[in-house]
Amino acid sequence: MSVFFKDISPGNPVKKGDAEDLLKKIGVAIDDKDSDDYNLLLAAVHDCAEHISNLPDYQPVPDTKQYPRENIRRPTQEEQEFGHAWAHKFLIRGNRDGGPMAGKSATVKDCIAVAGVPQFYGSDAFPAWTPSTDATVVTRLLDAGADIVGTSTCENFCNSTASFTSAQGTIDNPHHAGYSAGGSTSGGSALVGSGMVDVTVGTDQGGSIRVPSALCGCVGLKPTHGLVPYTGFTSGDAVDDHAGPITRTVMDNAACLDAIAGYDGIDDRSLGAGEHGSHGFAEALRSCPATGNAFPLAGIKIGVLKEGFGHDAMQPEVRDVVLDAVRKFEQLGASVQEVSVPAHMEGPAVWTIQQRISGTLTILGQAHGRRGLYLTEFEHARLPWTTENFRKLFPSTQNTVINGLYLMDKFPGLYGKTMNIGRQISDAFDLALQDVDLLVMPTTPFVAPRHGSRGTPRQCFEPTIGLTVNTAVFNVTGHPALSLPVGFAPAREDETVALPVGMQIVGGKWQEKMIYRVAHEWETAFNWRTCRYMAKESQQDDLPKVQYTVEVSPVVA
Ligand SMILES: NC(=O)c1ccccc1
Repeated sequence: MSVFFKDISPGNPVKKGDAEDLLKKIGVAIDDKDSDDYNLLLAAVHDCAEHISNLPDYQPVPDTKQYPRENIRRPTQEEQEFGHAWAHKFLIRGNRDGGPMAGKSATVKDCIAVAGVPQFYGSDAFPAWTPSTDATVVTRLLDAGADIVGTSTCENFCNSTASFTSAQGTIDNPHHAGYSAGGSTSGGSALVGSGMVDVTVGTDQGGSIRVPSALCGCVGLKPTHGLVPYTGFTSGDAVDDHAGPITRTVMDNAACLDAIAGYDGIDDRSLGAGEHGSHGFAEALRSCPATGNAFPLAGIKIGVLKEGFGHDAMQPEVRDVVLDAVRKFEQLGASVQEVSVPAHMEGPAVWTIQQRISGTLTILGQAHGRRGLYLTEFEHARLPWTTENFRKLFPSTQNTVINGLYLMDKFPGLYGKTMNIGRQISDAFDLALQDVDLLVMPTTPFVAPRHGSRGTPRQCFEPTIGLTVNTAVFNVTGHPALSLPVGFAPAREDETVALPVGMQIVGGKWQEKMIYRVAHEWETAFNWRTCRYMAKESQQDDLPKVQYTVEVSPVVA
């Protein structure tokens, strides 16, 4: 083997005209007289690729001695919950020396590698693949004393916020069968919301931790981008990827984040995440001097994001339950004002372009540009795509690829501009967060919808239209955002059905402690399960207003 063109291997398949054929795909051609040279160089790179293909892979070795996996199985129908919430059941006992997660039961979403446990990724387009490594968070949960009792079902390629898109089946809302559990961390949120398990680690590229948390009545945190290493997770896209805890209480959430946060020496997204074990999120809540005082949030400034209430899809009852929850912050001593960040409204379009292009590259196996662990076994399991496999993807996943190919074809270079506008939105929120400590808004504009139908591709999208208007923008900006259950509102389809409402609390980057503090005080002072929507004569809006925008700076030539 030589990376030079001196001794090409005997079986090398590169032949005359190959370089020309490749360039035809982008509509250009090389000079005829250079053809032989370029084909020789192509043959050399082929040998180089063969050489790498034949090397053994290099992945972290799981500690199956200290953490053996017992009784790995696909649950029977009797063992299932909420339809299909479990992907696999098993038991891995955590460290018995006591730790922040001692005595807690946990699942991880079925896109997180657990060595020896087959992973579906919500799909049946390829056989379940079995990781040979443990994700960093798996090792850390076990070290922290949690028992991992299974993998919980995720939506198809984690690509929908509905809970009927997984090839493993539909997941029911734990508060009412027939309604969505949200997605894509659907199974885990149903199991946690119902009390079956204490914690699930989820992932969020556009709302997939926060949406199901809101719909199932869980506390779900999408941390600052990079705080939790993504090592051993199937990636949606390195820009959008966030991992975080879904729990029933803020305290449990903080304890889980303590267990899983911090750089692991592998994922370059986490280079700024600080040392593992150094954060003290739960400790900060336990030792919070204000807890128990009459006005524990005195001095805290909360901004009510005007644009977060202004969508077409906004359900008035959800708005009212969230505004009632906001007024409760005032009872705790916080000051509350309305804040306008017009750039928020650009979030859905910016997210869509960014996610379609990068999501397509990832689905096609073209992930690149990051230092980290690549799940090569998964790549082998699903690639190359065939028509037969592709058609088995849920329509939202197929649509991502169709959209991405279109955008790359018709709008070359748009990705870069999208990233720049995304940074502009981030700057606008940073500016607003200089004056207020936190921003609040409904996590989702409406409560759990009824399950959609798997009829036509269009029908498959129906239940989730508008669901991520307040969540996806913070995947673009990377700000931490937590969904806190704050009460119940009636189902859109049936006013006798009461479903959970989530309030999204957004903080400055790396300001998880501030989010946790405010959420913890709210949760300690009020019982969200008794906060029900009540029809009012009128909701009057008496909050002081401030508007934040960031000027677009002219491009200097
Ligand atoms: N994984 C996600 O957060 C997601 C949400 C909505 C659509 C696609 C992906």
